[in-house]
Amino acid sequence: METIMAITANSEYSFAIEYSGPLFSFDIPKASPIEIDKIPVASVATSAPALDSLPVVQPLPLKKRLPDQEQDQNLNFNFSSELKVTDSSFTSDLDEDEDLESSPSVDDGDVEENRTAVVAFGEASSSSAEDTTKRSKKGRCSRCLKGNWFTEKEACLVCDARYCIKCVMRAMGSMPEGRKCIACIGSPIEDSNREKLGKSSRMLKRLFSSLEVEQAMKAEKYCGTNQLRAEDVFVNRQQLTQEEMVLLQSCACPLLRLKPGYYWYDKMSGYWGKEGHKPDKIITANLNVGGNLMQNASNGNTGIIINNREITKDELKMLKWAGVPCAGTPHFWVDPDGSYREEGQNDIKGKLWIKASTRLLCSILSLPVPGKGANRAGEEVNNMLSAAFPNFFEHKTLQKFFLVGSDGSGTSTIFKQAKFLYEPMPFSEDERRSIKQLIQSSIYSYLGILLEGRERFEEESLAAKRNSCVSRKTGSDVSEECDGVTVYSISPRLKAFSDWLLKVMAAGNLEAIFPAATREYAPTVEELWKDAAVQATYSRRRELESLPNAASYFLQKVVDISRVEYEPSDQDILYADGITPANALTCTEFTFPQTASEGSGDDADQQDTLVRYQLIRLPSKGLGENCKWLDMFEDVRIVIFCVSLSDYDEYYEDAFGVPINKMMGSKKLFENIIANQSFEDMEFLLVLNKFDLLEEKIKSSPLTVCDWFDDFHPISSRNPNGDSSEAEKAFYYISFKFKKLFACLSRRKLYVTSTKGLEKESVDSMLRYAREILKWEEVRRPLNNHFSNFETTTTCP
Ligand SMILES: Nc1nc2c(ncn2[C@@H]2O[C@H](COP(=O)(O)OP(=O)(O)OP(=O)(O)O)[C@@H](O)[C@H]2O)c(=O)[nH]1
Ligand SMILES: [Mg+2]
Repeated sequence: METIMAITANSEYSFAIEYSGPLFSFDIPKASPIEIDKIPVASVATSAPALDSLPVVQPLPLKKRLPDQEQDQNLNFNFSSELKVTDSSFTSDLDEDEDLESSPSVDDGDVEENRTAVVAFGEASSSSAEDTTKRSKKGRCSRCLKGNWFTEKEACLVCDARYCIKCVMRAMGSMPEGRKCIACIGSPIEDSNREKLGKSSRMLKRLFSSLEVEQAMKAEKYCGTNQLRAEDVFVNRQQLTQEEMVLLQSCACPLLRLKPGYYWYDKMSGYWGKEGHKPDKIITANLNVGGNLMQNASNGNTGIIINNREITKDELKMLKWAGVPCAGTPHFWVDPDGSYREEGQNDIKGKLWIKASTRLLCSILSLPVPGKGANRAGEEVNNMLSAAFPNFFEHKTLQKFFLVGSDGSGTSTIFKQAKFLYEPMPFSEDERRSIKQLIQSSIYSYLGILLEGRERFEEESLAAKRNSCVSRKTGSDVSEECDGVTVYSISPRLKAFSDWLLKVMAAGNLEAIFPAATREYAPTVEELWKDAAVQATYSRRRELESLPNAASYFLQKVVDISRVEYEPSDQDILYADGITPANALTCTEFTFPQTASEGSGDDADQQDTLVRYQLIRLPSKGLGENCKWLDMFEDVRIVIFCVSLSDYDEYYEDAFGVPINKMMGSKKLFENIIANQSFEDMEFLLVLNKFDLLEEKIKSSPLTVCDWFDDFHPISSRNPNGDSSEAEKAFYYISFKFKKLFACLSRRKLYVTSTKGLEKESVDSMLRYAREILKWEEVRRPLNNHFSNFETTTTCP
């Protein structure tokens, strides 16, 4: 009898079977025993490679539509498998490729060189950029090294490596930052490529659907890494900070297409130029950026000083043309609108750009003149009445929303929905990997909470049972009811597992054991979840304070989730807890994609796709009156305050163990935020979330359970459409309560909407509503100022 060991190539397991058939006519190869001591080992590394220097390979969710290659299963490769694929595709392509055969420069020697080059590409990601650029100079594809000058190629915006249509997807992956080799993701782009950002090529349009191209181009244009870095720009000899950079690019008259370099900026007039050169722009004045203006900033040699800078000859010509007396090297102060005074004097002598001929001369001499709407100091803004959306699109390219709410109100769900809705790559490959681990290990925490609850409920009901048994026991008779089994009891096998799991959790070892053991225990977890005792416990989940809503969603699919090849779906990510940390700031930046109706809309709609929005989720802890760090955020226009509609009959315990109604907790947070001066000038949008849960809950639990809502007595009407009318009435009533509170505390208008955080469309409408509010307020604000004298004051009830 022979024992044969069979090892399948793709299996994670080896297995042995006993062979009992006829004898073999040939020798069966035998495995020689290995002497472990003789196995050569690598010497100990002196230092570990820096993690961030390792190549990060991105997923490729985009449909692969290479013209003449099969669907490739290895797209989510690691680098070693990429190497294999590359090498084999290289050899197989080699026979077929006509370009290569017809290319006179390629001979056998080249082939060998090419093979080495391809291997080197896979191995050394950091040096690949330089190497591939050199190679692509010959006109060939930097990856397969085929083709010639005339082969259509896509270039990496960082290293300029060029890829043919067959290689571009392998080389650039899912393009989370646009057209960059995988090795270049995270690196800043070549400055000369800035103009190309977001402009798609014919090749991409052939490879991807229009939506995919649009997403990749948006990522390319707006992702942080591709933006100009603040530290590469110096203004008046001072390196810019990120805030200064944003200020320059989002001010009323912003600097577009700024490049790295040294600049000077005259804060008083708004004049801007390259160091050593005459002014070439007029931007918003009085921005707090850069150092002090130097007298020789523009390398002028005329002796005439404007705002402490010696002006150039061209500027002198312009001054003379404008009729400014320049004899005796005078010093002037010039304001943003061109009004000039002699240094130290108050009386304005005239305006520089008032004559059309002066403006004409400026254009001949390539000197800037103030643009329309820029630096309107002194200009009348009274025509606001006739302006539809006056400055919103022209000047505000980045709009910020604060998102805040008490624990469990749904802010992270809304935040994740925004990422799914508007970000081309909401979560990177790395993030998805950690989300997978998070979900796999969370299942055991959920189960732990349930099992603890089960034990408690079992003890309680046993105690109750014992009491009733003792009182009813007659003689030695023990009735069946007194047998120590309750609806919360589980089998001894499951009990053993439960005890072990609770012990591991109590010792804080859960992290160490899971998720490595998830697969092994998944069937037991499933069995436990389906067990009647655990289901009975789950039906009392409101008594298990820390059991998240998502528990049943994940426990139902524990076996599926525990598989090695499990990939969290978008819905899994949406339900998963802990992806956005509760105690830290998180931020996402996006543009609103045009809806079908907007596509045919007016100019304002068209321009709105250019406006970017930042959704900043604030931790609710410590947002009280004295929260100083909020001052860091300038220009936030609106607070989206999230309240869970299902909170009205739920409680949490405060630091002293006193139960607090969660709705009252939200009310308190709302009051604190209104009291904080940092929010004084912001619009407020109250989002009453979890409307779906309210619809369910209100059928069995009256709103009046919450003290604040004790006067909710809607007139009951028979609604033919069924159950939602009570929930709607409750929604209007709660809105009214918050509006009244807000008006009383701030004398302002509160916008309110309801949402279902788990539904994408609902969150999309809510965020678009927030955008509309900003537009309305932009129009209303000047009117409000204008009519402020006529406002009457109201007193709080
Ligand atoms: N049914 C329903 N569940 C929701 C809705 N919005 C959020 N949830 C769930 O409510 C729970 C809490 O939501 P989160 O988004 O985590 O709340 P949070 O504001 O981030 O609160 P913390 O995580 O405690 O900081 C999660 O399990 C969500 O899946 C909704 O509109 N309907
Ligand atoms: Mg959360």
